[in-house]
Amino acid sequence: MKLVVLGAGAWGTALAVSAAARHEVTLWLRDADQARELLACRENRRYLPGIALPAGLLVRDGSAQDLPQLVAAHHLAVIATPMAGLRAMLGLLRDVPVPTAWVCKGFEAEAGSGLLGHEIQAQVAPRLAGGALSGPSFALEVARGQPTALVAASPHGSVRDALVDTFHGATLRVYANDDLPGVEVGGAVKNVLAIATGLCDGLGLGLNARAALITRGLAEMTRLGLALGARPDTFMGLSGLGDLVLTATGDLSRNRRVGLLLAQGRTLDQAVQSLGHVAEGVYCARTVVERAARLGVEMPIASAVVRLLDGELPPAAAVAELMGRQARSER
Ligand SMILES: NC(=O)C1=CN([C@@H]2O[C@H](COP(=O)(O)OP(=O)(O)OC[C@H]3O[C@@H](n4cnc5c(N)ncnc54)[C@H](O)[C@@H]3O)[C@@H](O)[C@H]2O)C=CC1
Ligand SMILES: O=C(CO)COP(=O)(O)O
Repeated sequence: MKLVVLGAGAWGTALAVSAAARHEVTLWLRDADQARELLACRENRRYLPGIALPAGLLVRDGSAQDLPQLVAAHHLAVIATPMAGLRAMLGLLRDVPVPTAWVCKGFEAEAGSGLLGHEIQAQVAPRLAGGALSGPSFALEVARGQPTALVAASPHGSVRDALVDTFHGATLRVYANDDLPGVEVGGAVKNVLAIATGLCDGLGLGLNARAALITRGLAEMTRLGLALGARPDTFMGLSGLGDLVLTATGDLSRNRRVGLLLAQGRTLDQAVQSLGHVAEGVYCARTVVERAARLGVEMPIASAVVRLLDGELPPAAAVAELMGRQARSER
């Protein structure tokens, strides 16, 4: 298989490193200086320090306009930009007959569209065979070859098969799923909930509180997913419960770290700056809540996160508000 990964942040680099053990892999990035540094050091010191790039991994930079030609020479393309870059990438690839998957997790916050990846694709690249690679996966662990399970989600068998053929191996299991909306909702909402559990742990509210947040957060995620046409069982799988548990409890999560830093009294700007990486939950929390409101779906935890991020609701008041909600049935 010939794979091209578009974007050399932590996750794009880790996926390229992982696949390069068995396939011909090109890692494309937009910044020529960063490409030169990667080639000189055979390491992505800015985004994934400590991981050597395999000798066979090709690194290319270049203009976005050249991407269709580059991608057309491969069997699979993986878009590994943040959500903010997905629309432009899909637009560039709209006529390329190569299965394409994105790995970003969120709802599009820019221009207030509030769309998931597959909805953006329907607008700008409807003929492209597209899908998402998701699931509980910290880039560093995948790059180190630590055991990980992912989900290849697409309505197109060609995309699911290409993802499984490329990434499934001794340390990565890749499960196929045709519920793309469900997989995307899980990946987006868990980021918002991880900010909440980071805050909860940072404030020392206890393990009971964290378990309650994760479980009631899962209920919010599932309600929103069902309203968007997802299947309920998807939320019990890797891209739902699996990624929520990982991100809400694992200290490698950037979203969880935002919550921990806010609990220490840092401002949102300080927290985001100190990460040096994207924390998608910060950008899409409001979008999640607005989309849910339009669908008549209640998301009290996500809504509290939005007001916390806006500085409108102090953490103690958020806890009081969530605990003070009227008693109700668990369903
Ligand atoms: N790091 C991780 O463990 C995982 C990340 N993800 C998701 O993958 C996406 C990317 O995450 P990371 O690689 O960790 O981010 P990162 O912050 O490490 O790197 C982002 C990369 O994207 C590039 N970039 C930013 N805006 C761009 C644009 N508009 N067009 C093209 N390139 C652009 C940056 O130059 C940088 O190379 C996010 O949506 C994240 O939620 C998913 C699973 C695991
Ligand atoms: O999506 C991830 C793990 O599956 C990474 O989470 P963070 O973006 O919070 O680091």
